[in-house]
Amino acid sequence: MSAPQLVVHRDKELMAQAAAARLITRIVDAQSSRGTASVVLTGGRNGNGLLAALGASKARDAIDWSRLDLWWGDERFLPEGDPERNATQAREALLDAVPLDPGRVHTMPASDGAHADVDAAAEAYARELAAAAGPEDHSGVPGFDVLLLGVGPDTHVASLFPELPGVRERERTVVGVHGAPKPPPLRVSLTLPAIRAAREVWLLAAGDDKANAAAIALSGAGEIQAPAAGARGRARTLWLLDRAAASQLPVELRPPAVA
Ligand SMILES: O=C1O[C@H](COP(=O)(O)O)[C@@H](O)[C@H](O)[C@H]1O
Repeated sequence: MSAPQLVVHRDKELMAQAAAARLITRIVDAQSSRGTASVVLTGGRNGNGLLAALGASKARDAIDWSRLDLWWGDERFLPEGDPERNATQAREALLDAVPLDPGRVHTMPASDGAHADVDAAAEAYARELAAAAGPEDHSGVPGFDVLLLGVGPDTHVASLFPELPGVRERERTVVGVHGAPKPPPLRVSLTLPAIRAAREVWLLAAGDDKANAAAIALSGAGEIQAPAAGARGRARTLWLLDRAAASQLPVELRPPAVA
Protein backbone atom coordinates (compact mmCIF):
# COMPACT_ATOMS: atom_id res chain seq x y z
CA MET A 1 0.00 0.00 0.00
CA SER A 2 1.21 3.47 -0.82
CA ALA A 3 1.78 6.35 1.59
CA PRO A 4 -0.40 9.44 1.17
CA GLN A 5 0.89 12.19 -1.10
CA LEU A 6 -0.68 15.65 -0.70
CA VAL A 7 -1.43 18.31 -3.28
CA VAL A 8 -2.98 21.58 -2.09
CA HIS A 9 -4.74 23.95 -4.48
CA ARG A 10 -5.77 27.57 -3.93
CA ASP A 11 -9.53 26.95 -3.72
CA LYS A 12 -12.15 24.33 -4.43
CA GLU A 13 -12.81 25.47 -8.01
CA LEU A 14 -9.14 25.17 -8.92
CA MET A 15 -8.93 21.86 -7.07
CA ALA A 16 -11.84 20.48 -9.12
CA GLN A 17 -10.33 21.70 -12.41
CA ALA A 18 -6.87 20.33 -11.60
CA ALA A 19 -8.30 17.00 -10.44
CA ALA A 20 -10.37 16.77 -13.63
CA ALA A 21 -7.27 17.42 -15.76
CA ARG A 22 -5.37 14.80 -13.79
CA LEU A 23 -8.19 12.27 -14.23
CA ILE A 24 -8.43 12.87 -17.98
CA THR A 25 -4.70 12.20 -18.30
CA ARG A 26 -4.89 9.06 -16.19
CA ILE A 27 -7.81 7.65 -18.21
CA VAL A 28 -6.18 8.46 -21.55
CA ASP A 29 -2.92 6.83 -20.41
CA ALA A 30 -4.73 3.66 -19.30
CA GLN A 31 -6.71 3.48 -22.54
CA SER A 32 -3.53 3.98 -24.57
CA SER A 33 -1.72 1.15 -22.83
CA ARG A 34 -4.54 -1.36 -22.21
CA GLY A 35 -7.42 -0.24 -24.42
CA THR A 36 -9.77 0.41 -21.51
CA ALA A 37 -9.84 2.28 -18.21
CA SER A 38 -11.86 1.90 -15.04
CA VAL A 39 -12.78 4.59 -12.56
CA VAL A 40 -14.75 4.40 -9.31
CA LEU A 41 -16.88 7.48 -8.73
CA THR A 42 -17.75 9.09 -5.43
CA GLY A 43 -20.76 11.08 -4.39
CA GLY A 44 -20.72 14.33 -2.46
CA ARG A 45 -19.90 17.93 -3.26
CA ASN A 46 -16.25 17.49 -4.15
CA GLY A 47 -16.82 14.43 -6.34
CA ASN A 48 -19.61 16.13 -8.25
CA GLY A 49 -17.48 19.27 -8.56
CA LEU A 50 -14.76 17.22 -10.22
CA LEU A 51 -17.28 15.68 -12.67
CA ALA A 52 -18.70 19.10 -13.55
CA ALA A 53 -15.18 20.44 -14.14
CA LEU A 54 -14.38 17.43 -16.32
CA GLY A 55 -17.53 18.11 -18.34
CA ALA A 56 -16.49 21.74 -18.84
CA SER A 57 -13.00 20.81 -20.03
CA LYS A 58 -12.30 20.71 -23.77
CA ALA A 59 -9.79 17.95 -23.05
CA ARG A 60 -12.67 15.62 -22.15
CA ASP A 61 -12.78 14.71 -25.85
CA ALA A 62 -9.39 12.99 -25.43
CA ILE A 63 -11.20 10.22 -23.52
CA ASP A 64 -12.73 7.33 -25.45
CA TRP A 65 -15.91 7.31 -23.38
CA SER A 66 -17.08 4.05 -24.99
CA ARG A 67 -14.11 2.22 -23.44
CA LEU A 68 -14.45 3.52 -19.89
CA ASP A 69 -15.87 1.39 -17.06
CA LEU A 70 -17.53 3.36 -14.28
CA TRP A 71 -18.23 1.95 -10.84
CA TRP A 72 -19.38 3.58 -7.62
CA GLY A 73 -17.72 3.58 -4.22
CA ASP A 74 -21.04 4.00 -2.45
CA GLU A 75 -24.68 4.72 -3.00
CA ARG A 76 -27.58 6.00 -0.98
CA PHE A 77 -30.21 3.21 -1.00
CA LEU A 78 -33.06 5.19 -2.54
CA PRO A 79 -35.37 4.70 -5.56
CA GLU A 80 -33.92 4.90 -9.08
CA GLY A 81 -33.68 8.53 -10.18
CA ASP A 82 -33.99 9.95 -6.68
CA PRO A 83 -32.17 13.31 -6.67
CA GLU A 84 -30.19 12.23 -3.58
CA ARG A 85 -28.74 9.15 -5.26
CA ASN A 86 -25.06 9.54 -6.10
CA ALA A 87 -25.69 8.09 -9.57
CA THR A 88 -28.42 10.66 -10.29
CA GLN A 89 -26.10 13.49 -9.27
CA ALA A 90 -23.24 12.08 -11.36
CA ARG A 91 -25.51 11.82 -14.40
CA GLU A 92 -26.51 15.47 -13.99
CA ALA A 93 -22.94 16.63 -13.40
CA LEU A 94 -21.41 14.78 -16.38
CA LEU A 95 -22.55 11.32 -17.41
CA ASP A 96 -25.62 12.33 -19.43
CA ALA A 97 -23.41 14.59 -21.55
CA VAL A 98 -20.83 12.03 -22.72
CA PRO A 99 -21.12 8.97 -25.00
CA LEU A 100 -20.63 6.20 -22.44
CA ASP A 101 -21.39 2.57 -23.19
CA PRO A 102 -24.41 1.89 -20.89
CA GLY A 103 -23.10 -1.66 -20.37
CA ARG A 104 -19.99 -0.22 -18.75
CA VAL A 105 -21.84 2.07 -16.32
CA HIS A 106 -22.10 -0.06 -13.18
CA THR A 107 -24.48 1.80 -10.88
CA MET A 108 -25.23 0.34 -7.48
CA PRO A 109 -28.75 -1.08 -7.05
CA ALA A 110 -31.66 1.18 -6.17
CA SER A 111 -34.15 0.52 -3.37
CA ASP A 112 -37.01 -0.04 -5.83
CA GLY A 113 -35.05 -2.58 -7.87
CA ALA A 114 -34.91 -6.36 -7.84
CA HIS A 115 -33.31 -6.75 -4.42
CA ALA A 116 -35.25 -7.39 -1.24
CA ASP A 117 -33.13 -5.16 0.96
CA VAL A 118 -29.87 -3.23 1.22
CA ASP A 119 -27.86 -6.35 2.13
CA ALA A 120 -29.12 -8.24 -0.93
CA ALA A 121 -28.27 -5.18 -3.03
CA ALA A 122 -24.73 -5.18 -1.64
CA GLU A 123 -24.32 -8.90 -2.41
CA ALA A 124 -25.51 -8.32 -5.98
CA TYR A 125 -22.97 -5.54 -6.51
CA ALA A 126 -20.21 -7.72 -5.06
CA ARG A 127 -21.13 -10.41 -7.61
CA GLU A 128 -21.02 -7.84 -10.43
CA LEU A 129 -17.55 -6.72 -9.33
CA ALA A 130 -16.30 -10.30 -9.00
CA ALA A 131 -17.56 -11.14 -12.49
CA ALA A 132 -15.56 -8.21 -13.90
CA ALA A 133 -12.36 -9.12 -12.03
CA GLY A 134 -9.64 -10.91 -13.98
CA PRO A 135 -7.30 -13.63 -12.67
CA GLU A 136 -4.62 -11.01 -12.03
CA ASP A 137 -6.93 -8.78 -10.04
CA HIS A 138 -6.93 -8.57 -6.28
CA SER A 139 -9.64 -9.09 -3.69
CA GLY A 140 -12.56 -10.00 -5.95
CA VAL A 141 -12.79 -6.63 -7.67
CA PRO A 142 -11.38 -5.37 -10.98
CA GLY A 143 -8.07 -3.49 -10.77
CA PHE A 144 -9.55 -0.01 -10.81
CA ASP A 145 -7.25 2.58 -12.35
CA VAL A 146 -8.50 5.39 -10.14
CA LEU A 147 -10.88 5.21 -7.19
CA LEU A 148 -12.25 8.60 -6.14
CA LEU A 149 -13.39 9.28 -2.60
CA GLY A 150 -14.94 12.32 -1.00
CA VAL A 151 -14.02 12.82 2.64
CA GLY A 152 -16.85 13.59 5.05
CA PRO A 153 -16.38 16.10 7.90
CA ASP A 154 -16.49 13.06 10.23
CA THR A 155 -13.70 11.35 8.16
CA HIS A 156 -16.09 8.93 6.45
CA VAL A 157 -15.20 7.74 2.96
CA ALA A 158 -17.63 6.02 0.60
CA SER A 159 -20.31 5.02 3.17
CA LEU A 160 -17.83 3.71 5.72
CA PHE A 161 -18.54 5.73 8.87
CA PRO A 162 -16.40 5.82 12.02
CA GLU A 163 -16.98 2.86 14.32
CA LEU A 164 -19.86 1.34 12.27
CA PRO A 165 -19.58 -2.33 11.20
CA GLY A 166 -18.83 -1.49 7.54
CA VAL A 167 -15.41 -0.05 8.29
CA ARG A 168 -14.45 -3.21 10.21
CA GLU A 169 -15.30 -5.54 7.32
CA ARG A 170 -12.32 -7.59 6.16
CA GLU A 171 -13.83 -10.31 3.92
CA ARG A 172 -16.60 -8.85 1.80
CA THR A 173 -15.99 -6.29 -0.94
CA VAL A 174 -19.39 -4.58 -0.59
CA VAL A 175 -21.62 -4.13 2.45
CA GLY A 176 -25.11 -2.90 3.20
CA VAL A 177 -24.92 0.01 5.65
CA HIS A 178 -27.61 0.44 8.30
CA GLY A 179 -27.97 3.50 10.49
CA ALA A 180 -25.59 5.85 8.67
CA PRO A 181 -25.31 9.06 10.72
CA LYS A 182 -25.66 11.10 7.50
CA PRO A 183 -29.01 10.64 5.72
CA PRO A 184 -30.20 8.40 4.29
CA PRO A 185 -29.51 5.70 6.89
CA LEU A 186 -29.48 2.85 4.36
CA ARG A 187 -26.54 2.77 1.97
CA VAL A 188 -24.38 0.39 -0.07
CA SER A 189 -20.60 0.75 0.19
CA LEU A 190 -17.34 -0.73 -0.98
CA THR A 191 -15.25 -1.91 1.96
CA LEU A 192 -11.67 -0.96 2.78
CA PRO A 193 -10.27 -4.20 1.22
CA ALA A 194 -12.06 -3.37 -2.04
CA ILE A 195 -10.88 0.25 -1.94
CA ARG A 196 -7.30 -0.88 -1.29
CA ALA A 197 -7.36 -3.10 -4.39
CA ALA A 198 -7.38 0.03 -6.59
CA ARG A 199 -4.14 1.08 -8.28
CA GLU A 200 -4.70 4.69 -7.31
CA VAL A 201 -6.94 6.14 -4.60
CA TRP A 202 -7.62 9.87 -4.77
CA LEU A 203 -9.24 11.55 -1.77
CA LEU A 204 -10.94 14.88 -2.43
CA ALA A 205 -11.27 17.38 0.40
CA ALA A 206 -12.18 21.02 -0.14
CA GLY A 207 -13.68 23.51 2.27
CA ASP A 208 -13.34 24.53 5.93
CA ASP A 209 -15.61 21.70 7.06
CA LYS A 210 -13.06 19.13 5.82
CA ALA A 211 -10.06 20.63 7.63
CA ASN A 212 -10.44 18.72 10.87
CA ALA A 213 -11.13 15.45 9.04
CA ALA A 214 -8.02 15.81 6.86
CA ALA A 215 -5.84 16.64 9.87
CA ILE A 216 -7.12 13.65 11.85
CA ALA A 217 -6.91 11.13 8.99
CA LEU A 218 -3.39 12.22 8.00
CA SER A 219 -1.98 12.41 11.51
CA GLY A 220 -1.90 8.71 12.31
CA ALA A 221 -5.50 8.04 13.37
CA GLY A 222 -6.78 4.47 13.17
CA GLU A 223 -9.07 3.54 10.29
CA ILE A 224 -11.92 2.38 12.55
CA GLN A 225 -12.12 5.84 14.14
CA ALA A 226 -11.16 7.69 10.94
CA PRO A 227 -12.04 5.62 7.84
CA ALA A 228 -10.24 8.05 5.51
CA ALA A 229 -6.98 6.98 7.17
CA GLY A 230 -7.46 3.46 5.80
CA ALA A 231 -8.12 4.45 2.18
CA ARG A 232 -4.90 3.68 0.33
CA GLY A 233 -4.11 2.70 -3.25
CA ARG A 234 -1.71 -0.07 -4.25
CA ALA A 235 0.45 2.26 -6.36
CA ARG A 236 -0.65 5.71 -5.21
CA THR A 237 -2.67 7.47 -2.53
CA LEU A 238 -3.32 11.07 -3.42
CA TRP A 239 -4.99 13.64 -1.20
CA LEU A 240 -6.26 16.55 -3.30
CA LEU A 241 -7.10 19.46 -1.03
CA ASP A 242 -7.78 23.14 -1.16
CA ARG A 243 -6.14 25.57 1.26
CA ALA A 244 -9.19 25.65 3.52
CA ALA A 245 -9.20 21.86 3.94
CA ALA A 246 -5.42 21.87 4.48
CA SER A 247 -5.55 24.65 7.07
CA GLN A 248 -5.39 22.37 10.13
CA LEU A 249 -2.70 20.02 8.86
CA PRO A 250 0.38 19.86 11.06
CA VAL A 251 3.12 22.01 9.50
CA GLU A 252 5.32 18.96 8.81
CA LEU A 253 2.59 17.45 6.60
CA ARG A 254 2.01 20.54 4.47
CA PRO A 255 3.52 20.36 0.99
CA PRO A 256 6.29 22.96 0.48
CA ALA A 257 4.19 24.98 -1.97
CA VAL A 258 1.74 25.97 0.76
CA ALA A 259 3.78 25.58 3.96
O1 LIG B 1 -22.92 10.94 1.62
C1 LIG B 1 -21.83 10.99 1.08
O2 LIG B 1 -20.89 11.87 1.55
C2 LIG B 1 -19.52 11.78 1.20
C3 LIG B 1 -18.89 13.16 1.41
O3 LIG B 1 -19.72 14.13 0.78
P1 LIG B 1 -19.41 15.69 0.88
O4 LIG B 1 -20.58 16.38 0.26
O5 LIG B 1 -19.25 16.03 2.34
O6 LIG B 1 -18.12 15.93 0.12
C4 LIG B 1 -19.35 11.24 -0.19
O7 LIG B 1 -18.00 11.00 -0.45
C5 LIG B 1 -20.16 9.94 -0.34
O8 LIG B 1 -19.97 9.38 -1.62
C6 LIG B 1 -21.60 10.28 -0.18
O9 LIG B 1 -22.45 9.15 -0.31
